[in-house]
Amino acid sequence: MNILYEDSMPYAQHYFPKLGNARAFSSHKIVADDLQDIDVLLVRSTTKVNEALLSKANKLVFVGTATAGSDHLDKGYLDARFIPWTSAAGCNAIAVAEYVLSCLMLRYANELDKLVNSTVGIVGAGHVGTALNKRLTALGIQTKLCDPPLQQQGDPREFVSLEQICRCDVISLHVPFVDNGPHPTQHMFDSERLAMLGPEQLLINACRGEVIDNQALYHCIQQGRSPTIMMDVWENEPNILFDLIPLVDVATAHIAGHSLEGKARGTFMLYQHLCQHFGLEETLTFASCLPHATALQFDHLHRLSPMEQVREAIFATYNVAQDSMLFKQQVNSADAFVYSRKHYAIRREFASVPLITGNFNPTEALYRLGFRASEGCPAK
Ligand SMILES: NC(=O)c1ccc[n+]([C@@H]2O[C@H](COP(=O)([O-])OP(=O)(O)OC[C@H]3O[C@@H](n4cnc5c(N)ncnc54)[C@H](O)[C@@H]3O)[C@@H](O)[C@H]2O)c1
Ligand SMILES: O=C(O)[C@H](O)[C@H](O)COP(=O)(O)O
Repeated sequence: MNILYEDSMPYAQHYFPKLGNARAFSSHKIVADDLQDIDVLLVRSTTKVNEALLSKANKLVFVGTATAGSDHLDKGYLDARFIPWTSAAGCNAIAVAEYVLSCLMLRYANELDKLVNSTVGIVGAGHVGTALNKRLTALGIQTKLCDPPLQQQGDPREFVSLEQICRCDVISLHVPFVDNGPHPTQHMFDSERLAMLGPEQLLINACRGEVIDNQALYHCIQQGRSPTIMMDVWENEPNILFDLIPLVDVATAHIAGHSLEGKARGTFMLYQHLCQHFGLEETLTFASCLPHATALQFDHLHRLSPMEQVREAIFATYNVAQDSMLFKQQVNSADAFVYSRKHYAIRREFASVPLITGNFNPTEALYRLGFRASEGCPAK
């Protein structure tokens, strides 16, 4: 079996050679000829899998993407050619939830009481929305969910309308890119909806850039009536509206899901899908490839309030302000956008970071966010 996989997939060389003749490609270099005699194509979101790319794919029997979003796959075309495809649903939900938590800590760093008394509206209650909701609830923060497709399917959770979400203190977007059908998300936040928001609110987009009309957002900010904006994703990446970057409060390069675990989980999930699809034995595990993370010294924080402890643990593990500062300094072209994604620093999820707490019993909330006590420390 000939397997072609995108080179930005961590640990691919650990998993795929076990299943066949595996070779890496670069998303900016791949052409239709590369697909000749390939049985399996494995990508991330930067490779557009469409008729043009697959025009010479004479043997292709499986396509996988190691990402949650799958809008870069032309599913209509794949289905028409009877080529099965899969995504890595939920692989990076924790990473994105942790990104949003870091955004919240940044916005409310000196107003933690205000954060605890605020309401976060989550649009899209799938893997990411659910992971975020769970963590906010663990911190005692009120949430509201909006997900008409799930509501129609009979999901028993309580849902509200998008209009109600627009009245929340924080609005966090976690929908796929959908440009047709009964629940489109393209320009869900257009000039009209943006005008419903006020400067006291915070709008976070870590799903797909096209969910916010970026031109409309630019004009809204120019007119001085915009909420605080934190953007991980942009319309038309990597050729984004660069003039928007200095105007938003947090700007990052579509890296919300780029924890080491999130990316590695995506690779591993494709390995599992391939084993199942081709009836092969799964001999490798997920944990087998991940390195240990550096422990976090936490015992000196015993004077802090519970929410201050949470803020410090989050910032010490992942501080979105650093990513935003680098992005704002370095990204002024499509090439720079691509470069900054490709060379993103290693970021670990909370659950990988042991806390060294000594004799001090830190707030329970940290463990509910996924942190764990280092060996020898009192565990919760
Ligand atoms: N920035 C990143 O690095 C990053 C990482 C992971 C995912 N994403 C993006 O976030 C999206 C969500 O990820 P996920 O893993 O939670 O996907 P998911 O499929 O598990 O959840 C998406 C949810 O959105 C809901 N939805 C669809 N249309 C809607 C609408 N019009 N209004 C409200 N809800 C709607 C769906 O019913 C579903 O429950 C992905 O599709 C991907 O595009 C971005
Ligand atoms: O949909 C997803 O899973 C994310 O957007 C993912 O993080 C994209 O990452 P990429 O494949 O572009 O590195």
